[in-house]
Parts: sequence; C-alpha cells; structure tokens
Amino acid sequence: MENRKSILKCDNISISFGGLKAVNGFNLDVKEGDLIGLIGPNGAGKTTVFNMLSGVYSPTEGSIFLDGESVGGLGVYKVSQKGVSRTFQNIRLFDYLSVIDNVKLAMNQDMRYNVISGMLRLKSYWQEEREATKRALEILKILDLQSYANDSAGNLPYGAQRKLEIARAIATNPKLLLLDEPAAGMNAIETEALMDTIRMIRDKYKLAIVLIEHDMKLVLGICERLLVLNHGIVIAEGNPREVVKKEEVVSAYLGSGYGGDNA
Ligand SMILES: Nc1ncnc2c1ncn2[C@@H]1O[C@H](COP(=O)(O)OP(=O)(O)OP(=O)(O)O)[C@@H](O)[C@H]1O
Repeated sequence: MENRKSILKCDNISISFGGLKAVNGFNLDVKEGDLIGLIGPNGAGKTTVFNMLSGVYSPTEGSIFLDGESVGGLGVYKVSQKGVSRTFQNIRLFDYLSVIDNVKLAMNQDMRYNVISGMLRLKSYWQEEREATKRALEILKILDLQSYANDSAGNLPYGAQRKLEIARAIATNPKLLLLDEPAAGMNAIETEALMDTIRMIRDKYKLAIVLIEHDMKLVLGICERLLVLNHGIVIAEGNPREVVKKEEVVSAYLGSGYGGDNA
C-alpha cells in the first residue's frame, strides 16, 4: 500500500473572513484509497476546508495540489473536472426530476455531444444517451437505489436522498470524494448501511474519501485516519482510536462523558 499515488496535497493553507482566521495552516496529504475523517466542534472550520478543497474558496495563504498541479483559485467547475466531487450538509437534489435524471445530469459535464446534435437527435446523441442511462443505472444499483430510478427525487425517503447525493457525486468520476456529514439525520440502521456503502464505493472506484461527520460510530467504524479541527487549527491527527483518546480532543470536542471504545 505504501506506493499509493498522492492525489491531493494541502500545503499550509489558511483563509480569513474579515478579521477571522477560519482555517489556519492546514496540511493534508490524500493518497489513492484513503478514507479520512475530519471532525471538530461547530464552527471549527471543517466545511471551510471542504470549500477550499472543492474550489469554492481560494486559500488566502498556502497551496493546494491535485495530482501535483496547483489548483488554488481555479473555481468549482474546473476543480470538479479535475476530479474532486462533494456532497453538502443540506441535501441538494432536483426534487422534481427522476432519480436517474438527477444522476445523468451530474454526469453531463463528461458527455461529448453538443447542443446541435442533441437538438437534431443525431446518432451520436442517442449513443451517448444510452451509455449515460446504463452508467447511471449501474451507479444506482451500487447504492441500492435502482428501484427508485423513475421516482421523483423529492419523494424518496430521507436516507435514500442522502445516498442519491453520493450517487450524483460519483457520477462525475471523481478521484477524491468529499462527504459533508453524510449520516446527518439518518437513523442507526441507515447509518450502519451507509458505512458499508462508503467502504464499498472506496473499494470499487478506488477513489479517496474525506468525510466530515459528527456521528462518532461512523467515524470510528470506517475512517482510517482522523484529523481534529478546533478554531481553524488541527489539534490532533492520526489513528482514529488513538486520536479520540487525546485529552485536547476530549476537552475541545468529545466531552469527558465520551466513551470512545463504545462508539
Ligand atoms: N463565507 C463566510 N464568511 C464569513 N465567515 C465565514 C464564512 N464561511 C465560514 N465562516 C466562518 O468560519 C468559521 C468556520 O465555519 P465552518 O462552517 O467551516 O465550520 P464547521 O466546522 O463546518 O461547523 P459546522 O460543524 O457547524 O458545520 C465560522 O466562524 C464561520 O462563521
């Protein structure tokens, strides 16, 4: 495993909003197949890190490299084209479109047919359309969503909507998938199933995953490396089961009543 390729590297990135340094000197090296957790109290800077990694914000200091190429300031669209995909804390689906169309729309940036061939319904259009449908169904099957393919996304149960968000993120063919609180609002059974899904996606697509999550059962159940942010600074990093025992992590985030081994 040690020859794994480096996908993303953050070199001392920081960002300030007005007088507030929301993230300060953040470093991260993500390799192919990594499954990394990012935890910390509300307002610690976790989503801001994701916003920098996905091109929403440009770091005010430091650099981000994707496959060795600097991507700071490229913007969301280009960063997504280069292989970074994400989900959001709040579900963002096209509620009135079918489940399969939600996935196909996400893969649209990869499709080659142009507006003219689409309007004229040329052979190339139908071919791409068939391939897109096939691939979308494959992705839905992996996430066990195929039975909902023709339902409106807005009518899906909550847990299935969260999984559809992941399906849409996978549809862009990412090298790095950023999941922002994927288990938020899920019950224990849904969360358990989601853990298997996340592991399986990583293994099947050989991509790297970084996730933000407050559910420590999920974090300890699947993450192989953990970073803890507090006030924009990484206060601990390493093996999840060791990190959650650190005094600074317990006092800043988990609380003294936390029983890490039982989570
Ligand atoms: N666009 C912005 N303008 C001003 N301040 C911002 C902006 N984005 C984030 N912040 C501030 O940066 C800090 C970090 O916010 P962030 O959303 O990254 O925290 P978080 O760790 O994701 O919290 P939560 O767990 O509640 O989602 C907060 O103080 C927040 O108010």
